[in-house]
Amino acid sequence: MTDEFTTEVYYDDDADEAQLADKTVAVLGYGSQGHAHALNLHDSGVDVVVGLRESSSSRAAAEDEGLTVATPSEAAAQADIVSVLVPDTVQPAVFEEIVDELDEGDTLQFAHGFNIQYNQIQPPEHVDVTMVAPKSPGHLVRRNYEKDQGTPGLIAVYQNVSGDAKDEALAYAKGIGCTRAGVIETTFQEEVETDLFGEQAVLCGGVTSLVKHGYETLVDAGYSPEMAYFECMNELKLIVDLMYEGGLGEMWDSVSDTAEYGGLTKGDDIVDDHAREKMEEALEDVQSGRFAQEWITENQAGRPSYTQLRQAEKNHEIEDVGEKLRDLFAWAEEDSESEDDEQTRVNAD
Ligand SMILES: NC(=O)C1=CN([C@@H]2O[C@H](COP(=O)(O)OP(=O)(O)OC[C@H]3O[C@@H](n4cnc5c(N)ncnc54)[C@H](OP(=O)(O)O)[C@@H]3O)[C@@H](O)[C@H]2O)C=CC1
Ligand SMILES: CC[C@](O)(C(C)=O)C(=O)O
Ligand SMILES: [Mg+2]
Ligand SMILES: [Mg+2]
Repeated sequence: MTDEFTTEVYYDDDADEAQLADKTVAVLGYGSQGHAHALNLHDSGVDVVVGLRESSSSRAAAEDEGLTVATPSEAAAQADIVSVLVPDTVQPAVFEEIVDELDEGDTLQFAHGFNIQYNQIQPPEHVDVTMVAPKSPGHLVRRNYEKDQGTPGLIAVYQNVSGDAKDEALAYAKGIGCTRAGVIETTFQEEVETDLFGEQAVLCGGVTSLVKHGYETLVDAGYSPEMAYFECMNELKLIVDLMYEGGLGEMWDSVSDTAEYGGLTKGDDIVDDHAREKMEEALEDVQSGRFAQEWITENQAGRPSYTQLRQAEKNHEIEDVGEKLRDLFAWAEEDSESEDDEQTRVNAD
């Protein structure tokens, strides 16, 4: 543990795997997070059972990896820790299937606090409720673990009936490889609000909109789609890699002075106070629960807007251009995920 941060950071030495000895972990779901948690825990020597519905397309993939698969309620019945890694919108229904299997002293665990924070799941009072949330897509949690590397993560404790909830969460974080990189303790509320804001405003929503607007601006001005793709999409990874490795400073140091001056003068002019106000609105929608209610209602209605938006994104010209270019150029093969990862993603979709 280090005291150089405003918050404590936990590493491998701060976590005791003995907390998981003689315990069985039920991992419900075998998608992005589920396959990574199940396989990493299994490879760390933890007893794992994967919970999937009978008709699940993920069953074969889990069984092929040597994992035991049962239905969610059978898995929960065998388990001391039930890790709920099905999609957020599905979790309340799956929770109803397994709640009667939660015994005194068991742990109900999440990788994101949506359903606790927005009261879609009311856990029984006799169980611990924790979160172990890798700050990464699940496929990288698995890939990093296989390379003996770690993925940063969060832990949080919502209910601590046993008195050991935090230690157990740390041991679980070690089992999936997060304490190799560092783990921070947070609350369910803070995790949910920062995670939803980050994915909407910056990581998923903000970046894709920036890329599309940049691409469209160049193509509409008469430049070739291929040039626009390389400039606004492909090179983004290389720029982000530099920021990831050494912060904004390493990126600015690496690009030309011309790029640095142009970027520093134009960046804040384009992503300006208007964008900042919109970010604040998005954060307020998350904090007030308005976004959560909108997403729950959208699901209850059969996802009409989501389906339409997904289709429009798939149909964007940049996707066609990118697919063709990635087939033509060698870099895509080097950077592509393993076949296993691809297979799991297909199963998750
Ligand atoms: N994606 C990520 O990287 C991250 C996700 N999280 C959180 O992790 C949790 C899991 O998300 P994610 O990994 O994206 O989920 P996925 O969408 O990848 O989960 C798919 C899995 O859930 C199963 N599933 C779907 N519906 C049901 C159902 N009705 N009953 C039983 N199983 C079902 C699927 O099996 P089937 O074949 O039966 O459909 C599949 O195995 C969420 O709380 C999310 O917010 C946190 C950090 C990052
Ligand atoms: C950035 C998206 C994410 O929050 C994640 C991978 O951490 C998610 O919900 O998938
Ligand atoms: Mg996230
Ligand atoms: Mg998220």
